[in-house]
Amino acid sequence: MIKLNKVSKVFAMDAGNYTALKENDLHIKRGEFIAIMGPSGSGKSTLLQLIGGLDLPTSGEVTVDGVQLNGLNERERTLFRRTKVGFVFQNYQLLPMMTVAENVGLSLSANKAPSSEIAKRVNQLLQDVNLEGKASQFPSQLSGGQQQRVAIARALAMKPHLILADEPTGNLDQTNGEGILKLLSRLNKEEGITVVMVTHDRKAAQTADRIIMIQDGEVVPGGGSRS
Ligand SMILES: Nc1ncnc2c1ncn2[C@@H]1O[C@H](COP(=O)(O)OP(=O)(O)OP(=O)(O)O)[C@@H](O)[C@H]1O
Repeated sequence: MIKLNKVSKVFAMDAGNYTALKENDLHIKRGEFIAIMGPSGSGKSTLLQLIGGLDLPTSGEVTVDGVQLNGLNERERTLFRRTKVGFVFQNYQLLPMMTVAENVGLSLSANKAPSSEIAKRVNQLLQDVNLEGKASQFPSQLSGGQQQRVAIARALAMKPHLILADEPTGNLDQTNGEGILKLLSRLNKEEGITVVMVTHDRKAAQTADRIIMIQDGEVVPGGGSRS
């Protein structure tokens, strides 16, 4: 599903180059639920961005679902992100001027789906995340946990095989956080969606099948056991 071959990411800074990821090899199988852990600044979010095609490696190859991301042009990469990957972020990243339904249907309307189809799918997605009845509210009218469920519904709109979640429970209290982890776990187990989740929270990481540890830009060999 996901293959990294000698992937490095170097950021050019005024003070010189900064190597955020160093020659990482990684293999994540279809249907796995992976937690990525490691100290602040170790490269977790950078890794997730490369897997999701939000950024490109400085060297090495990232392959997702058989697609070599380095080989895509900007337009193809946008299409890849929109159709193949569901992104979930710590701060939800919902559009505040749009209703819940509009947020969830965003990628469907960007892909020019007919409005009757969008309405039907959005309804189904809101049911799936237990937010029926919130369709015409605005994000600011919802709790953090509810907003994150909207973000997950939005991420699922294009039926991706892969969800990339960066600290999805980072802004939530324990109960809401557990609700989000249960939802991700259900999507993984019941729908077979591969989930890669960055987290600082050891307890949240226990939801995953495997933990990948990163330190100083390098995946720690053998750091992948949950127990
Ligand atoms: N666009 C950028 N330009 C320059 N440096 C960057 C950029 N993005 C990330 N970095 C640097 O790369 C390193 C890794 O950042 P990254 O966000 O991947 O870490 P992280 O492990 O996700 O950290 P945290 O747990 O604090 O979110 C950091 O030192 C960061 O400052």
